[in-house]
Amino acid sequence: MAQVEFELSNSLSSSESGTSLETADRIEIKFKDLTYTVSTGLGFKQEPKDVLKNLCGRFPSNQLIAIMGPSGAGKSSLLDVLSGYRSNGVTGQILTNGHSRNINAFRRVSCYIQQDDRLQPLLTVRESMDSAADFKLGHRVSKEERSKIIENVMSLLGLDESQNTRSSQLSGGQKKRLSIALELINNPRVMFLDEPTTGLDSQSCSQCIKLLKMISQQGRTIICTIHQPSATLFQMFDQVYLLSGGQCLYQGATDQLVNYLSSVNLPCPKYHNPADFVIELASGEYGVDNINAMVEQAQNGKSTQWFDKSYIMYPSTDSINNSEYIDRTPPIQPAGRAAIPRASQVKRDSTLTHLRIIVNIFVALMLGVLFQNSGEYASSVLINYNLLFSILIHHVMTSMMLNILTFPMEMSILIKEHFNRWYSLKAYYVSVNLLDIPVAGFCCLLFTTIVYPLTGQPMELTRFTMFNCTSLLVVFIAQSVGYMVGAVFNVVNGTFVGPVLVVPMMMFSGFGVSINDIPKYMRWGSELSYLRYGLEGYVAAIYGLDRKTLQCDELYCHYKEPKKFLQTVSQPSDNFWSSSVTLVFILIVMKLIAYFFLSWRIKVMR
Ligand SMILES: Nc1ncnc2c1ncn2[C@@H]1O[C@H](COP(=O)(O)OP(=O)(O)OP(=O)(O)O)[C@@H](O)[C@H]1O
Repeated sequence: MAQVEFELSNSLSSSESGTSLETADRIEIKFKDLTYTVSTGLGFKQEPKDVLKNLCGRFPSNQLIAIMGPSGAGKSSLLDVLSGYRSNGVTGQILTNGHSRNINAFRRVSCYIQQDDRLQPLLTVRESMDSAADFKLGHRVSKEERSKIIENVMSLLGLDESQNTRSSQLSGGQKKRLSIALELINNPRVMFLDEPTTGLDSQSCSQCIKLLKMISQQGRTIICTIHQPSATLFQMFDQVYLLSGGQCLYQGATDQLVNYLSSVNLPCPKYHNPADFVIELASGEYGVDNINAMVEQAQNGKSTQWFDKSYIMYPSTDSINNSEYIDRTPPIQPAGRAAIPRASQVKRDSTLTHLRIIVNIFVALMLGVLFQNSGEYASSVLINYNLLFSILIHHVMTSMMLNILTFPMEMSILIKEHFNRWYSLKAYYVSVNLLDIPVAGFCCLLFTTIVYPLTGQPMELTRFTMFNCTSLLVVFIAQSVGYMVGAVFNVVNGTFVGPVLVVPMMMFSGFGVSINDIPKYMRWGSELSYLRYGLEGYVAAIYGLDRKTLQCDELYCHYKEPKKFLQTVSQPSDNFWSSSVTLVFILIVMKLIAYFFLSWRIKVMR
């Protein structure tokens, strides 16, 4: 800890001497009559609830501002609304430098660091910084400059020593500093932090607040929610915004708070931490009347009477051109860049990749032993048909469940990085899909290479390729179903919903009840079943292409002629291409639906 303190003070002095992190564009945030309404209750009994009630306020630049209040006062909601993270149910006006806020421009120059540190657990500090720099700075900044910025930020935040440590192995304080460092790379002018000190010990808390104070003095507006700071910590803030029940009880300089309390006849007792006292007041421990009196005195945030006088002396910020900050940050990064950190994650997450390979080898060997040579003889055609269906189910379940189980965990990082404009959703979606192709392709090929000869399927390259291509298409479709379910449901619900969605696909696959035997009014089901086309693809690969008469090792073999079997399963011999084209079509539709669900979920979660 002493080491970190030393590094931090070193960084502080380096920042005092002037680093590239200083910013000339200052942004003051002002809000008027801000109301945030949510729906509470279930079903038809939903009722609107005003979480923020006609709030006003002014957050000057160059200041470290604390939003304080008891639990449920609306601190996080105010931060969500001001950062633009939530916009549904919000009315009122938010101004930047005196002009109506342009949310897209504002998001380019601001960042939101949420309470939980959403870091890529398998990347080291340096790798996380590199990928954040790649996203945020793009190609407009040279490699040398980028490296200088990264080193600057890391030394400023005391992270040089731990640059080769994986994020998952960092301490709570280091994780918080890394979260801040990642966002500092593109030099945001406004930073919102939700409870940055939660979970930190007192020393890390004070380091974190010192750091925020230092970066605010470089020309930034730093707004954070904080629960119950110690007296020392409290004194480090320049300004306090006190909330209770969605209303403002005080807004002004930290060192004016005690005077303000005396002015409303609620003097802070001697030797009492003012931060503790105002929280007690805001919680209603001294009566609701006092809360109302404070709201009235503070004019629900309109009054600037208790602001630091030096701030009031500032030139009118209304004269600062709002468009000044619009064009300085690079545009959101295109597709491909989002692949960088994920590629490293996939490489690092070798356990999962190894597990996928092992499962495929294991299941292929099991099926190979169980259905040994079933593809060779006419007497075992139906057994072989069972094998083909089992292979189909193996590919569907393993691919789909993998995404259902892993995707919801990625959602929180995706939401943070997407909101802070690291990359577009399209870029993310394209990269996750592309990056899985090599691993999925390898697992599929490995599985086919083992199961195909062991079960005595015809050893012809064309049939083998057809078989493997069908498997690949089914795997990719199942993955998309996994993304769809993973985007909408959490792990527990998704684990139930995923397999349930496979059941109708199985019912209409033509296995058990052949397509011709399905009642006409239910045929639409078979048209939609990707398992049907997968099964048809397999059957066409093994028994199509005018396969010669099969060996019969018994007195009578009903399916000696492969054509007879194709008739039984209601399939023409040249069905491979139409099945494959339909599978490709279903794949494209599924990918689009999964993307639609993902973007819908991201909107809903905000
Ligand atoms: N989407 C929502 N639906 C229903 N109620 C909500 C929603 N968002 C916020 N609330 C309610 O609004 C109130 C304020 O919530 P908020 O999270 O902003 O409080 P807070 O001051 O940050 O509390 P804490 O310090 O405990 O995090 C709470 O009563 C909460 O239940």
